[in-house]
Amino acid sequence: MAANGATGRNGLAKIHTEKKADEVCHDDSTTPMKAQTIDELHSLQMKKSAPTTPLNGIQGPFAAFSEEERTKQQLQSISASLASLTRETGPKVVRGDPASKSATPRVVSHHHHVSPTISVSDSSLKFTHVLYNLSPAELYEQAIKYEKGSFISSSGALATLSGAKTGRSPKDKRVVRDETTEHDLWWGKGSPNIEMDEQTFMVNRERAVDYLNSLDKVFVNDQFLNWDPQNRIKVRIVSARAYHSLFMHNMCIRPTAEELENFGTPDFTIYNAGQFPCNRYTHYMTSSTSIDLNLARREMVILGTQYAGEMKKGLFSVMHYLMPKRQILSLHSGCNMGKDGDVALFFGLSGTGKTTLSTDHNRYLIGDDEHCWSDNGVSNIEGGCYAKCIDLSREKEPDIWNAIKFGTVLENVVFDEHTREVDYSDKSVTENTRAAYPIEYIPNAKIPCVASHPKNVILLACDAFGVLPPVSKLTLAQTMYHFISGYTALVAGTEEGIKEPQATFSACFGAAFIMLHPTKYAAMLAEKMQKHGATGWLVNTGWSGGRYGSGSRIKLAYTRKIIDAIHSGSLLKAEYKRTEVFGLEIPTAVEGVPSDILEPMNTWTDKKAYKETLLKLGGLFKNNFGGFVAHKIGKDDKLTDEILAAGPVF
Ligand SMILES: Nc1ncnc2c1ncn2[C@@H]1O[C@H](COP(=O)(O)OP(=O)(O)OP(=O)(O)O)[C@@H](O)[C@H]1O
Ligand SMILES: O=C([O-])CC(=O)C(=O)O
Ligand SMILES: [Ca+2]
Ligand SMILES: [Mn+2]
Repeated sequence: MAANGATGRNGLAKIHTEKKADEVCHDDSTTPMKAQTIDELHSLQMKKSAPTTPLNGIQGPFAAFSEEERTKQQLQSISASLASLTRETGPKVVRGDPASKSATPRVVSHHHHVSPTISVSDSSLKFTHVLYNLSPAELYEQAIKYEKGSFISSSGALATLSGAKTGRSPKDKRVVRDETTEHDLWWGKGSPNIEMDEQTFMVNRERAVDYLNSLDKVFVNDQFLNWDPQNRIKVRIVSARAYHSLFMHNMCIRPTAEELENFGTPDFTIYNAGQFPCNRYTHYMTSSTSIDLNLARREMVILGTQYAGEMKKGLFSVMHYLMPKRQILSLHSGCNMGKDGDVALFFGLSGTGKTTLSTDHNRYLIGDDEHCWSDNGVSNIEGGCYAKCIDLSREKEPDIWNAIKFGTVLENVVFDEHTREVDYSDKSVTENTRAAYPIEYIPNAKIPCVASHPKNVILLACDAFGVLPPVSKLTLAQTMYHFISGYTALVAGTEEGIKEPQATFSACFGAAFIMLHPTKYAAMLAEKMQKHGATGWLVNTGWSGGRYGSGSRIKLAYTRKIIDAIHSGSLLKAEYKRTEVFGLEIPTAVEGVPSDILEPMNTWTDKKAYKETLLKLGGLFKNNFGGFVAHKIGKDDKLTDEILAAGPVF
C-alpha cells in the first residue's frame, strides 16, 4: 500500500492541489457570469413576450400607456364577468400567477355603483389572480404543479383525470325557460332541454362565481367559435383548472394577438366551477351536478362535473340556437374535402366514427364534430378535435396517434408508472378515454376550416344488432327519415351510466345538443341537400355476422374502402339491390371489400335469428318515429309524406 508519495496519518495518499498565485480555484469555463445572484440568474431565463396585444399603429411615447390602458380594460372586463350580481361589485382581479413574485399587481375591480364600505365581506378584500389565455407550456406547468393526476405522457401529451365524471351528464343539463325560449325551444318529451327558471339559474350562477372568486386564481380563455368570419362568436371561459383551460385552448379557435387586442366583450361566457357541487336544496336540482344554460344572459354555469366535454358540447348547444336564427344549419358532423374539392359530411352519434373517418390521410380535414352549413358552404365551429382513444392503434389511425404529442390533453388514460407510455387498451378509469388536440396537429387539416357545399352526406350508425348493411344509398326521403331517427347502438361511456351497447335514437344524430324541434333542422337539411344535389348514404360501422356478443365489429379497413368509394363517385355508379324491411339500396360490389359482407343476411349463420333481429330493429325504428308523425317537415306536404313512407315496411 502507498508504495510511493507521502502518506497521511491514516495511510491514504494526500491529495495535492496546486495553488496559483491568486489562491482561487477556477473551472474550465471562460464565459463570464452575467448575474450576481441566483435570483438575477433566474430572471435572465425568461424574456418578456412580444406583446400579446400588438400596438396597432400607436407608436412613440403613448405606446406604453396604451398597452397599460388595454390591460386595464381587459381586467375590467374579466372583473365584470366574475361580478357577484347580488353585491354588484366585481372581485379585485390581478393578472398573473399568485406563485410568481414578479407578477405585476395591476389591480382592477369592477363597480356598477360606487357604494363604499357598507356591505364589504372578506371576499371583496382578496385578490383573484387571472391567468389569461396562457400558452400550452404555461398550462402544463400549472397542471403539473397544482392538479393531482396530471402527468406528461411519453409522447409529450398532458395526461389528466376528469374526476368522478368521465362522460357528459345529459340528465343534469338545464335551460332557462323564459318568454322567449318558451316559444323558440323544443320542450317536453324527447327534448334535451330540461327547464329551470331564471331565479334558480341566478342561484347557481352566484354559487359558481363565489366559488371561482374564492380561489387564488382562475383561468380565463377568450376565444372564437366558427371559422366563417361573418358568423364568428366570441366566447369567454372562466375555469378553475389548467386542464380545462388547455382543453378549451385546443377545442375553440385560437385568436391571434391582434384579434385578442380587439376582443372586447364576449358574446357568451362559461363559468366552469365543476369541482364544486350545486346545492341540492336549490329548486330543480336532482343531483349534485348541474349544467345550466341561460340564452338571454348568454351564460352557462357548470357545477359538479369536471368532464371537459360539457363545455365543448354546451357551446355547441348555443350554436344550435344562434345559427338557425340566421338561417344557418348547425350539424353534429365531421367534414372533409377531397383533392378536387368534393366535400363530405359525416353524421353520427358518439362513437360511430365521425372523427375516425373524417381524419383521412387522402383528404383535407375541415373538422371532426361540429359544423355549420350556410349559403356559403360548410364551416367548422371548433379549432380542435376530440378523438376517442380506446384501443387506439398507430397502424389503423396514424394521424390521430401522431396528434397525441406536446399540447394535447389526454383524458383518463392509463400509463406505465415509469415510462409514461399509454396503454390505450386499458379501460380501468373509463372506456371513454379521449384526446383533445388543435386541428393543425392533423397534417392535412385545411386552415381556415371552411369548404364548399357537400356532395355526399354520410349517416353513420354503429348497429349493435348487426342487421343494417355496411353501406346503402339513400333517397332524400330516406336520408331525412334516418336523420330524424338518429339511430345507433351507443358505445359505452360517453354518456354517464351507459356501460353496454344498446339501441339508441337521438334526433338529428345529436338530440342532446339541439335546442329547436328536430324537424326544424331536418327541413333545413332537406332544403340544402336538394339545392346542392347532395347524395345521402347510410354506413353501418357496427356489427356484422351477428349481433353484439356473437358477431364482430366491421373492420375499419373495410369501412374506409366503402367511404373511399363514396368519395370517388364510383359507388354512385354501382349496381344495387333493395333490402327487405328497411328498403335500403345496397351495392353488389365495393372495391376492396368482400362482397358477401355487403348483404348482412349472408354473414349470419342463423338466418331465422337474423330475420327476427331485423324485424325487432324495424319495430324499434317505427316505435321511435311515432313521436314525429304529427309534424310537418318544411313547407312541403309531399316531402313529409315521403319521409313517413321511407321507414321500415313489414
Ligand atoms: N368500422 C369502423 N368504422 C369506424 N370506427 C370504428 C370502426 N371499427 C372500430 N372503430 C372505432 O370506433 C371509434 C369511433 O369513434 P369516433 O371518435 O370516430 O367517434 P365520433 O363519431 O367522433 O364520436 P364523438 O361525437 O363522441 O366524438 C374509434 O375508436 C374507432 O377506432
Ligand atoms: O361530448 C362528448 O363528450 C364527446 C362527443 O363528441 C359526443 O358525445 O358527441
Ligand atoms: Ca369525435
Ligand atoms: Mn360529438
